[in-house]
Amino acid sequence: MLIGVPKEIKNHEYRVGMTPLSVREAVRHGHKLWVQTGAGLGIGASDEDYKNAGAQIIPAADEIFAKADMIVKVKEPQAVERKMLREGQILYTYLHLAPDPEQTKDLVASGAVCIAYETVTNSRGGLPLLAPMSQVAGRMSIQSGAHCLEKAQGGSGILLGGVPGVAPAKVVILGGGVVGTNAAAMALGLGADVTVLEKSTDRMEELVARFGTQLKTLYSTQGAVEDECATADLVVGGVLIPGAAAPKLVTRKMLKDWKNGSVLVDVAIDQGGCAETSKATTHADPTYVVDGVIHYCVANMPGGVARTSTYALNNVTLPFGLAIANKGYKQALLEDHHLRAGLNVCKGKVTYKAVADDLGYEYVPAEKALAA
Ligand SMILES: NC(=O)C1=CN([C@@H]2O[C@H](COP(=O)(O)OP(=O)(O)OC[C@H]3O[C@@H](n4cnc5c(N)ncnc54)[C@H](O)[C@@H]3O)[C@@H](O)[C@H]2O)C=CC1
Ligand SMILES: CC(=O)C(=O)O
Ligand SMILES: [Mg+2]
Repeated sequence: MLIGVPKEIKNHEYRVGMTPLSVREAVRHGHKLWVQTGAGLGIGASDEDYKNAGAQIIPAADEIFAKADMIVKVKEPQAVERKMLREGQILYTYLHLAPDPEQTKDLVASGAVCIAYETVTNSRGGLPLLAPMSQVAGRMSIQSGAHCLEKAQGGSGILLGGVPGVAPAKVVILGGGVVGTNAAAMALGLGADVTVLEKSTDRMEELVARFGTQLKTLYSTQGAVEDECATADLVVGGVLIPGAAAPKLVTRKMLKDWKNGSVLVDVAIDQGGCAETSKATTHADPTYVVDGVIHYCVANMPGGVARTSTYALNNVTLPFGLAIANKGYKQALLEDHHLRAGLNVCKGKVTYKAVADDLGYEYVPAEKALAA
């Protein structure tokens, strides 16, 4: 199959859908690869590197979209990219459709077969194609949050770990999944006072088994969120209901009780954010202030550390990408229910229930859409 890898065009997005090594692997399986000029520059991979891996370098994205059987990307297609998608073309990338009605409408209208990394599952109940980026974003949330707490950034001027004789900062993490666990590891490593709020008791047991008594865990109720956030210096939003819009745990009213100069890093922003006051920002202009609380809501945090992130992402996306290319999307999706869970839109039908429910589309199960 002809696989196309366009250059990412989202603000400060330096990742790329396939590394030269992934391209080499796909070529070895007999596929033809078209990579856009300069697509890998953000990870230090030149056009020459892609040529040496067996790809053909194509100057313009429209040529790639016009011919490729499958488009491999990182971020959700932007409006100009959505216009170029074709009926029956496979789109393999992050989508985050539930909070994005415009994108969903365009993907439905395109007739493309849209497989979202973030809803592919595994046998342990995890989201293997989301996990590496959640590891990155969870880790970054603490370094970004620490930066925002600096006085010159508008923060309250508190150092996460404190110093001997001065108390550390209080970090509250909403959601103890992959983002939450990685944020906790970093915050504890820096010496902060860390509390994770979770709904899943199994998850809390795993967290305590891993971090011991250094980490506090609390069952997540509205009251607990209210009380803990009001005394926090840094709040990290890492909750997720797979494929659905993020639950709004932090209301606008609550912010009035938060400390002045405290920071909210809402990692869950790609699913709409877990605070009523969260709206997506970019690496170019990452923060804004509401009621004295600095909001950091960058929807593509891992793009800021594109080298680490692209390699981590390719480690998990390549095997599924090869399965789709080798078998064709129908057979690959019908044979593997974990990959099939990634199918969000198929030839005009919404095939992911949480997206259909959140945005008011008829839900058509993936098996049914694939049989049509
Ligand atoms: N902004 C960015 O650049 C990035 C954003 N993300 C996003 O971060 C979010 C979290 O992802 P993961 O950690 O991988 O998900 P995950 O599924 O590993 O963890 C989510 C956790 O939230 C918990 N949860 C659900 N409702 C809750 C509630 N009401 N209170 C407390 N906990 C609750 C779940 O039990 C689960 O343990 C997702 O929206 C993901 O898309 C991930 C990577 C990059
Ligand atoms: C998961 C996601 O939104 C990202 O890596 O940008
Ligand atoms: Mg979006």
